[in-house]
Amino acid sequence: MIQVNQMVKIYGFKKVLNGVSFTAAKGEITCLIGINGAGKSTVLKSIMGLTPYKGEVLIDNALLTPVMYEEITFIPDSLTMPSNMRIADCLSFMADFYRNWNAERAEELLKFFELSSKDRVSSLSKGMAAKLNLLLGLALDCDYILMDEPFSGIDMFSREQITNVFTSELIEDRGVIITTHEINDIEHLIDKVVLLQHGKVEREFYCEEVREQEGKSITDVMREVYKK
Ligand SMILES: Nc1ncnc2c1ncn2[C@@H]1O[C@H](COP(=O)(O)OP(=O)(O)OP(=O)(O)O)[C@@H](O)[C@H]1O
Repeated sequence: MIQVNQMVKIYGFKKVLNGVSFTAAKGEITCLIGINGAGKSTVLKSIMGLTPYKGEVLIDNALLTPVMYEEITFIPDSLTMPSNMRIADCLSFMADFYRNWNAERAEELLKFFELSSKDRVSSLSKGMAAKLNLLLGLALDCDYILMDEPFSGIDMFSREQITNVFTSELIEDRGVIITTHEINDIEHLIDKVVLLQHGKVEREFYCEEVREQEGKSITDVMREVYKK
């Protein structure tokens, strides 16, 4: 389980996160939700140690240390591979760089996303680049996956294809924290929602419980919280 305890992040004079606490369990998809600027990406970057913060993050009950980053992969909202590389080069680069690179899974994902290893990064459409980005993260053997806006700017069919990843064995029993504004696409897949507002967790709930006990969808709860 990932436990975020009292995370505080200040950019300049702006307190973006003001004591954010939540948990994300293995085998579950936890969705971080909030309006633009609520601090969703900041939470993911902080967990990954990409930006300094106050508070603590525990992984399976142990305080997160740099060596534990082999247990977590971060899939950012855009591809960071150099544009002159071919997809095959990207895969070799990952294989050289990461001990937990799973070449077999990478090949499966190439087929799953119908990508060609000969294509250059510069020639990929936005959707293809998003799929390659997911491939590079999902092909790492680790227990937790953090995904920042995997559906941003992606067409309906590619979104469906990406959504299918969540129900496939490619996720297996890993724990996923995802940020997205495309709630409708993945509402049926999400186990838990962590709703951020004013730098804090406004609500943390299991979707099924809220559906059964209150008869509400995620968007119903969002409208209630944001009074929209
Ligand atoms: N590097 C930075 N320097 C200064 N301020 C930043 C920086 N990164 C983010 N912020 C600010 O922190 C706040 C939270 O940003 P963040 O990107 O985490 O929000 P978000 O919820 O992911 O937003 P979106 O839904 O638009 O992607 C915003 O007000 C943003 O302007």
